[in-house]
Amino acid sequence: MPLPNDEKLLALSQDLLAQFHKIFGEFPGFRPAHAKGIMLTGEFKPSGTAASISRAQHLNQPSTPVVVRFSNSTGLPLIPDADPNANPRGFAIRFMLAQHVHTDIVSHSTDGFPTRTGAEFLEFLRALAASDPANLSGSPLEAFLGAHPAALAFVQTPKPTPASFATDTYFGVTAMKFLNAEGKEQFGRYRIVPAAGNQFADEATLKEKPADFLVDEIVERVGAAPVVFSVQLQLAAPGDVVDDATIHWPADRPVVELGTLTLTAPVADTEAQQKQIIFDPIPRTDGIEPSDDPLLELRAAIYLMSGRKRRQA
Ligand code: HEM
Repeated sequence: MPLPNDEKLLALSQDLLAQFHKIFGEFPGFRPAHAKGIMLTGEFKPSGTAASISRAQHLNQPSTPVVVRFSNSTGLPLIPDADPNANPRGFAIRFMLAQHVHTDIVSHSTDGFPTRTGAEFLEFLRALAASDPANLSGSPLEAFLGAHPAALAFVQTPKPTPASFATDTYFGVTAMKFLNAEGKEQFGRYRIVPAAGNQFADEATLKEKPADFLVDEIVERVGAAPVVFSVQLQLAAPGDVVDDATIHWPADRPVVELGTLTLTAPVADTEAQQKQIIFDPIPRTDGIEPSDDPLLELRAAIYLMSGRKRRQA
């Protein structure tokens, strides 16, 4: 994937990366966000309806190998899994289409995002860094949240700690455009739903949990039996806003099943592979196109810049 030439976008990307470092500190070799993670492998099998939605290769061939990364929020590589700031969890999925050819889904466990644009997100992070979360009264964060209802709604959305990475639902957040073999276009948002159902840990249990309980649990779980998710798509209706991650579509929009993700093994050299892999929020495969959501180009640039630096560390 190429870096864009847009100077303003590159400067904003640098500013956002610098702001993450300012908040969390800099840990060379680790991601500035979603620093702590674990990788697994498996396969994806499309449902019977997937081909009617998109002509994308992995939605039409019988099965596709995948490599995935579960992660905690924050840029802290050692954040305890029970820390509330480790929510939302991340789930990045790479569909291996051929040698060096792939397409990704990047999702997290909260349905939504605090800001529509990257510039607003930078403002949000700066307000966060300049405020004491225990005493918001009169703080820059209070002012930001007062002026940005979507950010306030995101902050107030409950973000429970899952009992397992395998028992949380993950959301693609950004709408994508899906094109089928007849050229029919429709917009949708991913939902990755656990076959085990949503299960969360209660406060009392969390106090007892070791720092890596989620990372250790998923390795143990996948060693005993496959970890299964349903990959679904919430479809937009004509007129729904498809370029704004802060806007939710009405709950009655249809959700279709795209296929089943079955994870079967941990990646052997997970530390080295996590350092190497750079997920891409832009699909870059025929049959799935990015929407005009302004976060997409920016995130693709940031993840690439950050990933290249990580590989060199
Ligand atoms: C302006 C908006 C955003 C900014 C600035 C941002 C920033 C970042 C950065 C710097 C990284 C580390 C990338 C790397 O070093 O490889 C990252 C990773 C990640 N972000 Fe975002 N992000 C944004 C929006 C989102 C949204 C909307 C989602 C939810 C779908 C999301 C989910 C994730 C996940 C899951 C990862 C970890 C991916 C992996 O495992 O490699 N981010 N983000």
